Amino acid sequence: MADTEKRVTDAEALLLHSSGRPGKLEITPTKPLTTQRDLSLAYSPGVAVPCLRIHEDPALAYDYTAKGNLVAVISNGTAVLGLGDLGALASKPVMEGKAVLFKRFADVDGIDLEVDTRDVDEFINSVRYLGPSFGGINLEDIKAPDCFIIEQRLRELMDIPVFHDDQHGTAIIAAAGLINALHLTGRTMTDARLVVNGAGAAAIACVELIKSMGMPHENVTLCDTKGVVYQGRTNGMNQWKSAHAISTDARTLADAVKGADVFLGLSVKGALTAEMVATMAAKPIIFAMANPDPEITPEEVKAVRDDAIVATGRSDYPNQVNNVLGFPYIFRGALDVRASTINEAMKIAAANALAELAREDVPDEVDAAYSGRRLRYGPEYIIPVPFDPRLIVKVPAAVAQAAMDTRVAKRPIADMEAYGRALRLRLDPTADSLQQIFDKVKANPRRVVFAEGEEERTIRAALAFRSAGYGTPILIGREKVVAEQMAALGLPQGTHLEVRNARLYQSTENQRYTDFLYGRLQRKGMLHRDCQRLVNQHRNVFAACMVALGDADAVVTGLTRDFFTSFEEIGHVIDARPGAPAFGLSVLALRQQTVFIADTTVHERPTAQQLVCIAEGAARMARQMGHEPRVAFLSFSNFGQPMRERAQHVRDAVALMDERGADFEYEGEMSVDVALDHDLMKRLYPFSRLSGPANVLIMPALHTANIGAKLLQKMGGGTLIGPLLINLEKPAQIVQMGATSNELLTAAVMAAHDSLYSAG
Ligand SMILES: NC(=O)C1=CN([C@@H]2O[C@H](COP(=O)(O)OP(=O)(O)OC[C@H]3O[C@@H](n4cnc5c(N)ncnc54)[C@H](OP(=O)(O)O)[C@@H]3O)[C@@H](O)[C@H]2O)C=CC1
Ligand SMILES: CC(=O)C(=O)O
Ligand SMILES: [Mg+2]
Repeated sequence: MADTEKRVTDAEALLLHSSGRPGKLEITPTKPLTTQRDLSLAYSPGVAVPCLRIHEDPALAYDYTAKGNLVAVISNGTAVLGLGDLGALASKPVMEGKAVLFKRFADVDGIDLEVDTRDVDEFINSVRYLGPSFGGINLEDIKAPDCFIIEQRLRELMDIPVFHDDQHGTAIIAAAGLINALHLTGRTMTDARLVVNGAGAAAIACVELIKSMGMPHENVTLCDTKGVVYQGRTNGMNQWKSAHAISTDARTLADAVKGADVFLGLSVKGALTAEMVATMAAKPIIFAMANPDPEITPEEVKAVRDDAIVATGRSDYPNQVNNVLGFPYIFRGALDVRASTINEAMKIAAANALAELAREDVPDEVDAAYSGRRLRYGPEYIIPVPFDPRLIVKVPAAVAQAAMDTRVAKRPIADMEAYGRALRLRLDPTADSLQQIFDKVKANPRRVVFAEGEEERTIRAALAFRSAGYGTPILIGREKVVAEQMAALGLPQGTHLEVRNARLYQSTENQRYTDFLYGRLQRKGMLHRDCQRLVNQHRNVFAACMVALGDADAVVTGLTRDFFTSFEEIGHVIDARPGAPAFGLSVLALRQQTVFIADTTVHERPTAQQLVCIAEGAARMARQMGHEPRVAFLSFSNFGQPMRERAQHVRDAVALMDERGADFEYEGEMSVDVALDHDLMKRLYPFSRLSGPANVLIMPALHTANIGAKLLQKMGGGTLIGPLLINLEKPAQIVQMGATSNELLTAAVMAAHDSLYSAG
């Protein structure tokens, strides 16, 4: 293929690897090393203490060193992808890559070690003594049959998990994809006929795992460079191939694939031809997994068969069957329970977890990472994509559970729910901020109205709300349209959601809501029929009436209208709390801390009185989310310096706060650098009443709040939650227009959570 035809050019790949610091990883310390004291603790003399403790009890190495989260990616470069024996040094880009994937996807610290020998015993001896350094060993790109001997011996010699990724990682992912491809084509493990091209590390392991999952021996034909591996063949054989030899007249790959249901390619580029594909059974399943170029491209398959399910090992085609979906999560689970080994039960648990995940609804954020391609279980989506954030929870938990069930876990996990939360937190800093709220709602499920019930995202958020146990979702919309949307989503038959149609003019609800609204608006220029029109035609009004009159606990909306339109419609029905303005609170979850910023939606230039109420509401919310508030009233000036008219309302707010008193720390006016840097604050303004850096930032005006929150998110790489609508008498949340179904779900849970506090 010429460079220009490739989806990624050679020049681009080289530029990536050479730009900045060459290569793909570096090592960063986890403890401060800035002062003499730091050095005394981390290095001599302090370091002697953990050394002596570990000498007494080796298990303490997991507590005092990085061992428990550190995996070595080790290769001799004898089977680098499908490129063959490139040697140890040339394998380093792949091994660095695997180390980076460990970190990126499962927060496992990986380090690559390239061992420059092709001798099996020398290789084994180089690795066997490294056990103390690592929590696990991931062998990579070592050719068959050497890899079988190496792995077997190292497993016997070492007391930590030793896992040959090309064998078992690949087998797990291929099995997961196969489970779903068989399901989609109406086949089973026992009736499908499989041809595997390649009889090396990956192929043998795939066949072994698939057979252990129920596929009969005689249904599997193995091929290598010499053709079919048949009983009695002597040329190019070894004991691992012999174990899978079958009695057959087929001698070539072309013979073998005739009428076959499934083809697994674990060999080299171009090994399968379009002519061979044409002879396969109806709805053939073709996993062309050779890297970097598959045995056959999806385009070549489609040219001869439009009924095929095709997967490759590459990131730039649908259905990526690649061990990147496995090794990070498998080691995560194994390390977390200090498993002594990675056994068959753990592998099968991982394969099933992956297969099940592919059948679940995919969050919009995942679609977005794939250029908005709608990923939905079917021939083009049989396996989760690598950027699916649910993998970090589902797969390690399944692996850890299987390790415990099969008694290879040296440190079993007592609370699997807490483990799930900890897993999520590894990659998502918002998980912690929201967890308390999510847990509270789960314990007190609510009825939440989703006002834009005909939207696909709303339906998915509502289903997720229900299945996570947060309560009962109610959709506002026409039943027929909702049913059509649900059918288009491909939901299992019988899936049902409660739907209310605001247009049913004669219903008693509409009458009740209209009377209620008329009672509120008659002295604001509204006639009874105007109120009736509002109830019948404006879903936000209808939904808010349901909440106001106790037919639901909370309402969520905003997907299809701008904030102010939705806010106005809800405002016809629900007031702000007496004496407290409604305002927007943006919660920015950064890796190290969470910051609350207000008012990011309602008041363009709040008065001093309003700033005080905003501070009180923001502090209350911060506390509900598990953060002790330290409120800073922000300005461009610090405590009157420079003295400018535009800072006056902020100064007045602090003075008002002093008069009123508060049950939380507050201070101001101050600039944002002082607010966030406690050392600077103490140095310049030792009288400041804040005991740490501010975590609730009360902004002087709407534009600074809005710009500040978004700037911080973009530059700081955090996750923005909200803006949340605070201080309404009845719970309502308005998402940003075009929000994802996950954001809508979060807003619904926040609204449900508000209702727990406004209920009394
Ligand atoms: N998608 C994924 O996640 C993964 C993909 N792979 C891919 O699988 C392939 C094999 O890797 P691995 O098992 O580690 O390597 P090995 O060196 O262990 O095995 C290679 C096998 O391929 C066979 N082979 C080579 N050329 C042909 C051919 N033209 N026709 C039939 N068989 C052939 C060899 O046959 P013989 O025994 O006769 O020499 C050998 O059995 C590579 O392309 C690799 O990139 C591997 C791991 C993961
Ligand atoms: C993906 C991988 O490990 C390989 O192709 O070797
Ligand atoms: Mg590999």
